[in-house]
Amino acid sequence: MILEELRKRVYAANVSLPEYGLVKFTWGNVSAIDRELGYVVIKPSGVEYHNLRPDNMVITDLEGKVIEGELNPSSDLMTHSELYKAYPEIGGVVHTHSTEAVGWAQAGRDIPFYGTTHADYFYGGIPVARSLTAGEIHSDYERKTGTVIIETLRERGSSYKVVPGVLVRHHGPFTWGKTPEEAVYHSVVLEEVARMARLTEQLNPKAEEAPTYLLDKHYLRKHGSAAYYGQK
Ligand SMILES: O=C(CO)[C@@H](O)[C@H](O)COP(=O)(O)O
Repeated sequence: MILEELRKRVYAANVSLPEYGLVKFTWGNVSAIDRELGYVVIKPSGVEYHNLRPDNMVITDLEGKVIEGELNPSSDLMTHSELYKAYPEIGGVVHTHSTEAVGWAQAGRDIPFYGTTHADYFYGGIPVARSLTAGEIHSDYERKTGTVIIETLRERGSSYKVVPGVLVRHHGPFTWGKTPEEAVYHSVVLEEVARMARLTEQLNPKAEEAPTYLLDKHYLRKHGSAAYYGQK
């Protein structure tokens, strides 16, 4: 069985999703990529987390061909694949239907930058990508879901290195990171800042976003200037 170690890590990252309260039933998936082989290790589709094992993770190439595995890969595989192709420095992708983030995605709103918890991991608001057109949905749904994520960051002038997650309208959040573990971390942070932002607006409907100099201070303090200039 190939990629034994990466299988174990992807398995552990997937079973951490319900532990962090990010998923119900099978509403989420984690993958990782081995850049040398060009292979993706991903959660099998429709399998409950308590039935996951390292040996039932599915290995595919970036075009979706199953290299190793008895089960079908997650239905979101081609979205993960598009992100791996577009973002060469990521090593892991997570998709969930976490409740707070889905609320903002269904409302069609970016998650505003209201405070320092947000600033430590996301340089600016967390964008919501446009809905897919009927043609996109019928032609190549999962791949186009990746496309609108990539398009959104490009249109906002944001680097994937400093905004490691996007909401897909009417769907939910996708996050990424250098590793599957970091991608999960960003999913947890995104869900928490989504909840904080909702509470902020409930407590003060006229709440204003935090100033950019606070964003700079916190983001740079944690990630250093190189990551910050990835924004350019
Ligand atoms: O967005 C969806 C379905 O709406 C998917 O993300 C599922 O929630 C998980 O699918 P599998 O990974 O089990 O194929």
